[in-house]
Amino acid sequence: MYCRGAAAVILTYDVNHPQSLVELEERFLGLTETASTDCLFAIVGNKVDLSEEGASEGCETEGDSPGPVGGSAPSKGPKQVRLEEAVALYKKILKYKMLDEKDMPAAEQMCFETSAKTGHNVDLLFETLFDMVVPVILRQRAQGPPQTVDISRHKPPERTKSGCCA
Ligand SMILES: Nc1nc2c(ncn2[C@@H]2O[C@H](COP(=O)(O)OP(=O)(O)OP(=O)(O)O)[C@@H](O)[C@H]2O)c(=O)[nH]1
Repeated sequence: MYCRGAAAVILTYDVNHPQSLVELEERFLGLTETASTDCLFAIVGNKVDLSEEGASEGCETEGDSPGPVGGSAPSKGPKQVRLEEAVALYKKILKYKMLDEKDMPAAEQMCFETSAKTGHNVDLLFETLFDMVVPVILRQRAQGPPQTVDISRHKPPERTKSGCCA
């Protein structure tokens, strides 16, 4: 239901909560089953602004609170999920879908660390996916109509006289 007909799927976890990556795999790996073989997958670690690394990546914006008046801003801890762990999940998805790594974009290209709060890497994520997805959609259109049935146009078969069962 979620993935059928999708050109791309963005799976998002929280870089400060390892459990969110674990749950992503537990809850969503199975859902990728209905995705077509040319569907792209991006693994996105969000909320980097809350970690030390995110703060040092120059993603502070005016939206970032300077902290309570007269007090210090909450200290940021180290990032709890490494990018390599997201890369491992990406490879797991390809394996699960029996896709050859050689035919798909490299894991390093499809794993991002973002901050929806500061906008860090958000444009990069969507522009990267857009550049990859457009050629796929154009190719699909050139191949003809989708292999789906429009049920709104479905005409029920005319009733025929039956024998014992009406
Ligand atoms: N600091 C920070 N907070 C964020 C970021 N992205 C989302 N949030 C906050 O995280 C909370 C959850 O965000 P949602 O957009 O509801 O995300 P969700 O995946 O639907 O979250 P759940 O409701 O927990 O499933 C909200 O309070 C957001 O404002 C981010 O990049 N940085």
